[in-house]
Amino acid sequence: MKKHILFIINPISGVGKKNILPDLIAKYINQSLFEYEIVFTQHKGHAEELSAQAAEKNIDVVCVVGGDGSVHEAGKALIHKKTALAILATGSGNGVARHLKLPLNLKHAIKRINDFNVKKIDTVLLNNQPFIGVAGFGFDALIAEKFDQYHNRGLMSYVRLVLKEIRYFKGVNIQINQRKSTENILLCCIANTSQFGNGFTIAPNAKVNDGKFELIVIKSAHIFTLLPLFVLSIIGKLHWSKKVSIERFKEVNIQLKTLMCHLDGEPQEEIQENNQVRIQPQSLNVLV
Ligand SMILES: Nc1ncnc2c1ncn2[C@@H]1O[C@H](COP(=O)(O)OP(=O)(O)OP(=O)(O)O)[C@@H](O)[C@H]1O
Repeated sequence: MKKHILFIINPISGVGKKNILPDLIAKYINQSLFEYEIVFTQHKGHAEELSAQAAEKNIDVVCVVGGDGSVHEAGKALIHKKTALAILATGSGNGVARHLKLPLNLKHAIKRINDFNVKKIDTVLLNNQPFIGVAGFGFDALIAEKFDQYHNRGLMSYVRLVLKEIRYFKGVNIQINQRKSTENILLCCIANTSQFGNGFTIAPNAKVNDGKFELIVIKSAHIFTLLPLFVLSIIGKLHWSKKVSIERFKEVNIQLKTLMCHLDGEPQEEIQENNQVRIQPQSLNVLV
């Protein structure tokens, strides 16, 4: 029997045109193995609704065509479900797809789906909100919020926003597991996967199926610390910096003074001061 795929295309993700995708899918998906449907999202949150319905119907694969925000929406609806998540990376950052070493070339990415190689990965719960890749409470949360309202997408939009906002960023205060509080933090990230996207590696040793997440704290928000950190991030050696601490946890408590948070690059509205973070081992089926 053929396996059933629902392709969910986010038309506003990244910078490329998405109307070529139905033809590309028809050309490269193995139609003797798969039958499929294609839906374009109409609004924020739509990918989550469609994925939840697909999981209810026991559809074999939801293939999200978008960036980390789309992966977040579709992925969280598939946690602890049989339906597997596939990704065609058309977003601005594509951190999860890059971590999983999925092809960024769409032809090759569609052909990879034909292999039907399913792997179980961990996901993370922040209070009762799940995420797949990286979450954060610092400068990254501010950028996620600004990017969400920005008129353009793509890497250059991220660069413009970072250069503009870093000048005014004051740092945030946090407390981890009731230890003494740490002030003037640039980033406090929880990483299940290794990068924000575009090769910006925040957790060089993060593994997506080891039953743990990494907690990364970068201690200074001063503008002059940014360039060396940027270089170390690009070469995947952020842990070499004395400003960076990385610890691995199954569960951690984080107290926040600043109420800013993103999950997989999606800014959150309901943020708590007291945050319990917990790994959900092997909770999501993903095509790799
Ligand atoms: N039809 C739509 N109209 C407006 N927003 C949409 C629509 N479909 C999805 N969205 C929203 O688009 C946002 C951005 O999507 P996504 O994250 O996939 O792309 P991106 O931001 O370009 O990539 P990345 O997250 O990798 O940087 C998400 O918040 C998603 O909810």
